[in-house]
Amino acid sequence: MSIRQLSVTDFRNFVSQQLQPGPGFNVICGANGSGKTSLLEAIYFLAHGRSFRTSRLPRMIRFDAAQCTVHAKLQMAQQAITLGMQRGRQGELSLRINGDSAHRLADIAHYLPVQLITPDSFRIFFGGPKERRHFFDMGLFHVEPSFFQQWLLFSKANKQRNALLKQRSSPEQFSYWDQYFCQSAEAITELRQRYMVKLAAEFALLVAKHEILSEVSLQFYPGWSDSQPLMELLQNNMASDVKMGFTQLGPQKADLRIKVQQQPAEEVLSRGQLKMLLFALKIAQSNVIGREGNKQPILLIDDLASELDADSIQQVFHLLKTINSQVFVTAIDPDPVLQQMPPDTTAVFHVEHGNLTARTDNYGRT
Ligand SMILES: Nc1ncnc2c1ncn2[C@@H]1O[C@H](COP(=O)(O)OP(=O)(O)OP(=O)(O)O)[C@@H](O)[C@H]1O
Repeated sequence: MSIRQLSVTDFRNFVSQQLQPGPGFNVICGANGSGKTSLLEAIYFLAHGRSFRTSRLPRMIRFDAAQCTVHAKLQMAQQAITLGMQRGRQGELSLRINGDSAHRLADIAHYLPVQLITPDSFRIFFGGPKERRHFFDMGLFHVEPSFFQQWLLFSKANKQRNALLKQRSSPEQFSYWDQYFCQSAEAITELRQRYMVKLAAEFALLVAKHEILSEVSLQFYPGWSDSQPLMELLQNNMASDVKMGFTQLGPQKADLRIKVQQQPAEEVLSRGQLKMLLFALKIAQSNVIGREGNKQPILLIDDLASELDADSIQQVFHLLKTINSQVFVTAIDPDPVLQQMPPDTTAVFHVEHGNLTARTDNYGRT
């Protein structure tokens, strides 16, 4: 799948811009502060209704404007789809799919899987399990159709249980929600385990020939020890849960453990090696989604070359060329990136003070 046309209005420093990206690699180049990252942010906003840079969404709206709007025409196999997302300063959100109003962000996200790689993506290694769960569950969302519904059921049970814990309710009052909690927890874990097998296999295939990354192992932790049934663990842990005011075991605590020689990868690998690992994880996930979910995610890569030496950049491009995704890459200097890219499937756009221009000269290449 690919974005064929993108319109960005009153978003960061873009007043009103249109872009016709190519189906392969798209390089967005320009000076500092020109709007490169903002363009990736606009695509991410269209897919998720939020930003990867700020939780304060009005920050995305152009100074003095009342709302920001991103609109795209997508090509998915033989199907053409239009998506629109608009957010106002008071938090008003308007979503459109093929011109009709949509109500849930998940409905748009379903059409537009994106994989984001920015300098902040290192949080997958240095942040807590939540970061890794977020990455992992994004794949499940696109591959396992029942996952989202199960997650909504579980979240409800978890919320109700936490409310009972905070009220210090009597143990009998827990039985209804504990049943519900455990049933949905088991269902989610089964889906996650199934997905883990696919992700780990794809990852192993990608890194098989890599000197360091072939030593990386991916291990799934469901959020509780499987030595005892979850219901028993919840009951045994009740006093501690009441003290904390929330449930400490369950799929809300699951983790994707990334290890090298049984040690956490972030404590062993260099920054450059971690960045390579990040690309391998995201590309493995894209391939699984492409194959199992029938839609190849779009890759948004901010500042691809940072922290990588020439050899590593080449290896990243080698990985990128193996996939069939539309890719958006930002770069101040496009040359090192362009040298690695296939000229026939690469489009170059220059951005200056929020104005986008397609470079038909492809910087001296055809
Ligand atoms: N709400 C806003 N309204 C108008 N302009 C904004 C808004 N928020 C940010 N800007 C400006 O938008 C510009 C684009 O920033 P962006 O981060 O996209 O630049 P960039 O090209 O990625 O830069 P760098 O190479 O330094 O990372 C900046 O000049 C910034 O000051």
